[in-house]
Amino acid sequence: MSVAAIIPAYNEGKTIGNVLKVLMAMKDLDEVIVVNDGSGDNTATVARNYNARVVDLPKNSGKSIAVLTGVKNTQAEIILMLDADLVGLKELHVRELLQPVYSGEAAMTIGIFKNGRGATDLAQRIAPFLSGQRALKRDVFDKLEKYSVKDYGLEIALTLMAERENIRVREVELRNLTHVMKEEKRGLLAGFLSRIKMYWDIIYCVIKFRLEVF
Ligand SMILES: O=c1ccn([C@@H]2O[C@H](COP(=O)(O)OP(=O)(O)O)[C@@H](O)[C@H]2O)c(=O)[nH]1
Ligand SMILES: O=C(O)[C@@H](COP(=O)(O)O)O[C@H]1O[C@H](CO)[C@@H](O)[C@H](O)[C@H]1O
Repeated sequence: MSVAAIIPAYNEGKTIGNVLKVLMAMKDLDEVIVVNDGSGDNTATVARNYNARVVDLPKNSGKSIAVLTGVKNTQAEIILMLDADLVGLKELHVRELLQPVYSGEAAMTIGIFKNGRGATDLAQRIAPFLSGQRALKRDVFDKLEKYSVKDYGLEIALTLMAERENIRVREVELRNLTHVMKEEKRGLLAGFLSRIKMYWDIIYCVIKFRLEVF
């Protein structure tokens, strides 16, 4: 089965190289697509220097649109979603995410940080369903079309849809992996505001699923 890695990226010039270095060396991946979500930094240049395929969004459109744009730009049968700010990514993590989907054991895997850093391990232990590291059969995204998803609502929507539609999900531990937290990346205030916005996107999505208003 063909696999495309999709990396949504908004101002990730400092970290995306470490993710692409691993992905571009992997034979298991047919395509590596970076969706540059209106970044104002050198994200796109770094990605092109690694020979990744870059899809440029003209303005910042939010994580959901970035990932869904990546999906529209490939015919691959399996989609690997990875964030551009991962620290410590190894080929093994990618294989661990893909294997249950390859084997048919699951239609979606969700990667959970373990022994990465205290704060990010804890966040993912409390809310594993938010993780952005996933592998999915393409038809999971086809099913998502009838649900409206926005910004940081993508992962919770995928998780709630999987419950609703009996899609098989498997969580996998990603050892020694972490990411750069919003406050570290954007500064305390802007990071915190972005976190509040993220929680709002998630709560809004949960309410829509509960009320069955899509
Ligand atoms: O408007 C946005 C916000 C985020 N992202 C990307 O989505 C991923 C996860 O976002 P972020 O790091 O803000 O979330 P966190 O991991 O801190 O929850 C990262 O690769 C971001 O660059 C994006 O493409 N567009
Ligand atoms: O793990 C989490 O609690 C959040 C927030 O991460 P940080 O607080 O910035 O480390 O990050 C995840 O959730 C987002 C919404 O589902 C995803 O878009 C991110 O990819 C994921 O890292």
